[in-house]
Amino acid sequence: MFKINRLNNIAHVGLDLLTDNYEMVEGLNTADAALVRSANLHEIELPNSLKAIARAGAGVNNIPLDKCAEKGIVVFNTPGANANGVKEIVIASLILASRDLLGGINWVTSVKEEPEVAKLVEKNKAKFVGTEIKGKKLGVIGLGAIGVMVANVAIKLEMEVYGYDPFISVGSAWKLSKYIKPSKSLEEIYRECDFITVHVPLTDTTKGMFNQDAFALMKDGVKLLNFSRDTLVNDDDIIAALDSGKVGKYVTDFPNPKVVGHQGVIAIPHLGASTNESEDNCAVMAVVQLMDYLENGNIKNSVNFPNCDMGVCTQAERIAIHHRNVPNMLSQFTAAFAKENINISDMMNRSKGQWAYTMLDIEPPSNPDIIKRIEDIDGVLRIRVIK
Ligand SMILES: NC(=O)c1ccc[n+]([C@@H]2O[C@H](COP(=O)([O-])OP(=O)(O)OC[C@H]3O[C@@H](n4cnc5c(N)ncnc54)[C@H](O)[C@@H]3O)[C@@H](O)[C@H]2O)c1
Ligand SMILES: O=C(O)[C@H](O)COP(=O)(O)O
Repeated sequence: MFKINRLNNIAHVGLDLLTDNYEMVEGLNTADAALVRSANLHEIELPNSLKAIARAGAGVNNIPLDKCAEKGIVVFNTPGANANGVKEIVIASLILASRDLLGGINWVTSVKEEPEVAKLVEKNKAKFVGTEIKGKKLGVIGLGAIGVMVANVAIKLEMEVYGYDPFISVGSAWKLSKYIKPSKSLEEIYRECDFITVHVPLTDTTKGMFNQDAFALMKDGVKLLNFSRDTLVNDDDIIAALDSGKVGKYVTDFPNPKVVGHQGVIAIPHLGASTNESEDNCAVMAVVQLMDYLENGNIKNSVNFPNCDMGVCTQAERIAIHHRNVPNMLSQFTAAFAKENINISDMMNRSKGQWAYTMLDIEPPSNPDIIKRIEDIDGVLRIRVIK
């Protein structure tokens, strides 16, 4: 029986996939695995029982990835599962940043008791005149699951679209409309574009990338959309850029006390992935990946360990070993089984950066001494016996 702890609400369509072999538990203390959305795990103690964390969503900056890897805890996310939800809110935000719909709606609500409201509307509507997005230049920074979708729809809306992603995957490149202009530098995006939307993960290198130096290179009145993460944007610098008119509008899905209510800010309460469809997609993908890992040792869409898939074990046991990506590990594992005359019928070894993962299907079964011997090898982080 596997114990699962849920740190955020996870859509039922995903939880319903858990069989009788799974039990939901309160708290992480005894859990084999955790399901999470945006809950912050950086300060939480990770118990030895914990083998996996599945993030039902894209961003994993709320999870200490290397600390998890050190403990042999696999962290999964659900690439692309909420991308359409974000794409749609970004398109809505391009319009919100161009037409004063929010100002107009608030104003008309304030005069709703006036008997002559229809006349007042016609008299006052000139205050809310906007611009169209057709023909304007949009810069998309980060062409992954979300960025590609946004860029392609913007082309259909007759915008001129520039894309920037020095690490673009082959899969994303295939999906990208041929009408998108590839930018070689951020400077080109900053210099050319009327709207800039950012779709990169928050990392040490992207943190604070929108600062006074970046704003100085942008067009006057540029509209910036941030549906990625709060701290990609330097708060003091965006406030100064809004006050000077350098930035015309800042649409953010990550409100904080400095920006909410400031002139030119449209703050949304982190609704990018909050659609029934995205929540369902993420929950299903997270649970399926978690179950395959717990039951078969297979890893798909992990952000700290490599992908590794040997299907279902048909031998007596599958031994799954998390270890450092250093020389001489495989020979030590195979020697431990050879010494006991145990046959390895199938094997897979994969690495990702400094971390590696090896699965071995064996016959006859192992015994506690062999497992202890492998566990004690320098560089082994965790070993699981899957029967
Ligand atoms: N607002 C929301 O509800 C919501 C929902 C989903 C994702 N997100 C955020 O959006 C981010 C992107 O999501 P995604 O699903 O498109 O992820 P993704 O991994 O598919 O795409 C990210 C892209 O950014 C690129 N990239 C990385 N560093 C870059 C850099 N310095 N400059 C330019 N490009 C760079 C990568 O090559 C990749 O193509 C997530 O990391 C998350 O923080 C927010
Ligand atoms: O990174 C993500 O997937 C989004 O920010 C969604 O976060 P949420 O699952 O907390 O809505």
